[in-house]
Amino acid sequence: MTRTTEPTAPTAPFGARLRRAMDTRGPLCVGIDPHPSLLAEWGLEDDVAGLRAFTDTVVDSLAEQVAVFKPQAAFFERFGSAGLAVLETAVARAREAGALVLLDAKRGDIGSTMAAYADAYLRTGAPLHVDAVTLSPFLGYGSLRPAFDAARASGSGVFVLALTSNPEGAEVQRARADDGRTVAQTVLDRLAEENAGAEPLGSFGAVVGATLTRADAELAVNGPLLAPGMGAQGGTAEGLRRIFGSALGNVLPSVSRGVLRHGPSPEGLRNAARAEAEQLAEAVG
Ligand SMILES: O=c1ccn([C@@H]2O[C@H](COP(=O)(O)O)[C@@H](O)[C@H]2O)c(=O)[nH]1
Repeated sequence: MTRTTEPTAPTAPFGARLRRAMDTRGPLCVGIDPHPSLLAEWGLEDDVAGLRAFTDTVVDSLAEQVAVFKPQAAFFERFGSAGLAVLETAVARAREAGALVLLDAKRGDIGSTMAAYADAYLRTGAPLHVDAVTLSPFLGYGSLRPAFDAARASGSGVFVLALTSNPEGAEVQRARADDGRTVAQTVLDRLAEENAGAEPLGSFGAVVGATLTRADAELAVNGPLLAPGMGAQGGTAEGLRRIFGSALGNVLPSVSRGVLRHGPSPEGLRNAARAEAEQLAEAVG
């Protein structure tokens, strides 16, 4: 008789695994954003072979150094199924080398479709199962429920957009509901409920841009706070203290172009990531 073995979930929830990774490797997240302009700067063609060479170089150079990689799904989807195959391989290689993978896909849809996205990214054994995925709450926070359920079942995590790094985000995210709270604060409060009692860190994080002048929000969600926008968008290590205040210890600052432009030499990438990490350590302590 043939016995089938169900893939097993990781032993620890995402929040605990992320806490350990940030404490041992430092809190830097490096984005994998193979922009056509970066491929050209690296001397690569804007095709699948170029995408693969770029992605493999970033992963092989940094997977033993950084806590988290954040591949940007759009740059892989540009190449259709061949691009997704590159992403799948990169996710497996990065995780094998000990880095966590947060897929920046910003998914959000009605609940029944959300269940399919959850199945794609958050189910143990799925071809594109990642440690965490970014989600958009703008079809209603409750529509994300299937993703929270799937993440709990597989020990994965999610990061929900709250205060994004782009200037256009404020018109939606700072809008106030009848109870006086901003849309962003409602998302943050719901995340705090999701993470209640979790130790050492909840698995359900928020995206709060490193480019903000101030957060003007209660950020104590007992979960990680992904801070994209460092470097190319103007966010700085010093600015993080002003934005995040007492929540600073849970911040995962993310840099993409600021590190990637130092390739294709593995040493260039490693030195750039190390310099970013040192600046963070100095500014954040
Ligand atoms: O609020 C957000 C949410 C996500 N992003 C993503 O992060 C990287 C930023 O790249 P840089 O080269 O470091 O500017 C990119 O993939 C964005 O889609 C963000 O910037 N802001």
